[in-house]
Amino acid sequence: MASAFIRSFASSMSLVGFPHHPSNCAIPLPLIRLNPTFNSKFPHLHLHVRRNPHRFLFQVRSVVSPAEASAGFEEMTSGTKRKYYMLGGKGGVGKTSCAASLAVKFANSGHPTLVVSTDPAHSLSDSFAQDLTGGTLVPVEGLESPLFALEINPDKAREDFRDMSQRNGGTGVKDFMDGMGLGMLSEQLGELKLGELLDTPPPGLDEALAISKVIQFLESQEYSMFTRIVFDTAPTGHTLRLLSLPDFLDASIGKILKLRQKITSATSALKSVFGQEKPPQQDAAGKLEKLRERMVQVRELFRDTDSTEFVIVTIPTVMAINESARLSASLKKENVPVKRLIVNQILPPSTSDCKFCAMKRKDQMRALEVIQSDPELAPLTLIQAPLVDVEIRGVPALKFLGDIVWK
Ligand SMILES: Nc1ncnc2c1ncn2[C@@H]1O[C@H](COP(=O)(O)OP(=O)(O)OP(=O)(O)O)[C@@H](O)[C@H]1O
Repeated sequence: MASAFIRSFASSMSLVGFPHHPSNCAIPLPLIRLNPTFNSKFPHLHLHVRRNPHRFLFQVRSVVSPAEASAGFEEMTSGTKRKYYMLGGKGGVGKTSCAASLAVKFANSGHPTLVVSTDPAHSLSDSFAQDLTGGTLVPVEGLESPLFALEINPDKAREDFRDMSQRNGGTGVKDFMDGMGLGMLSEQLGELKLGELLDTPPPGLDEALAISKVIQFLESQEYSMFTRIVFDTAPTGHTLRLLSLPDFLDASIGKILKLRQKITSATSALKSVFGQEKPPQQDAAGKLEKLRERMVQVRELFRDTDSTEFVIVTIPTVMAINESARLSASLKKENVPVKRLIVNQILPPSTSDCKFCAMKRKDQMRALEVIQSDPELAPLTLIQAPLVDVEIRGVPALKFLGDIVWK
């Protein structure tokens, strides 16, 4: 291999008229290229040329990223304490495929696993080639170990929400919020005309639904068996709203509690002046406080390095990588643990004369170099997932992808 490489490299350079003494010559750099035969023989190598005042410096570099690493699946699968993995990134990069393949791999390694989609445009059903809609736990078929899926249906929830709030006013809203696990909030805020405020579903409702499910995970018996929970999250913008919602609700509830306290003390002052009995406000405030604690619990879950990890999925284009860097920065700001970055759909080295493939791969390798020099992304464990030539659909295909990605 080494001698074949040297022979081919030398002949390649002579073919483009490489000067005998490069230091005496002023060839414009773009004219110094390796010929296509070299590229097709050694697609994983490319030439870097630099010029200083005295000489040209040639450096042949492997285009396989030097930071390529294994995913560290052994660490991900160790222990039976429940762990949450959230996979997120730009639309269409392969979040669902990576999340579903991770869930299959966890289940096959003995973890009762739940995969949840919080993406309003679900594709878990497509990915598993099975109907998983309906908003309840559905067992995934084709595995020997327990794997369940849950697609939260925000469209239906949004419709129900609108219907109920239009038909029944505050009561409908209460029922709806009850269904979301946020019943106490509506109950306590009823007097503050929450129903009217929520007549139009607020932005972030999908995220609220997802969060309420997380709350259920923490409390309900139904979910206690799962030791691995994988989230297929919505594209970047939604994810950030999802993460900031507990903080938002925490702050809002805090404010409301203070407001209520003020109202209570003002009312009791009036009542004591007029000699009437003090109303039983204490219980209501207690319930609201409990909800606030629950939200704090959720917020802590998202930030718990021991139990939670956000895995960024991207593709090898500069645009997607830049967006991933911004996502990573936002997650860091929110103190959400991020350790791994999957670069999906990497073209394998071309073994044919396909010029398009060679150019495309070169482009992808340049994008990988952007990761190496990005201060946000460079410290992450880089997992490279190849573009495979079969559609990733159904459990066998997901197992196939999982065995490549999660090593
Ligand atoms: N490594 C891969 N090799 C080949 N095809 C892939 C690979 N990863 C994903 N795909 C295909 O790309 C398409 C999009 O993948 P997927 O649905 O997982 O992306 P997504 O990020 O979840 O998309 P969305 O943002 O729309 O939910 C699917 O058809 C999937 O089969």
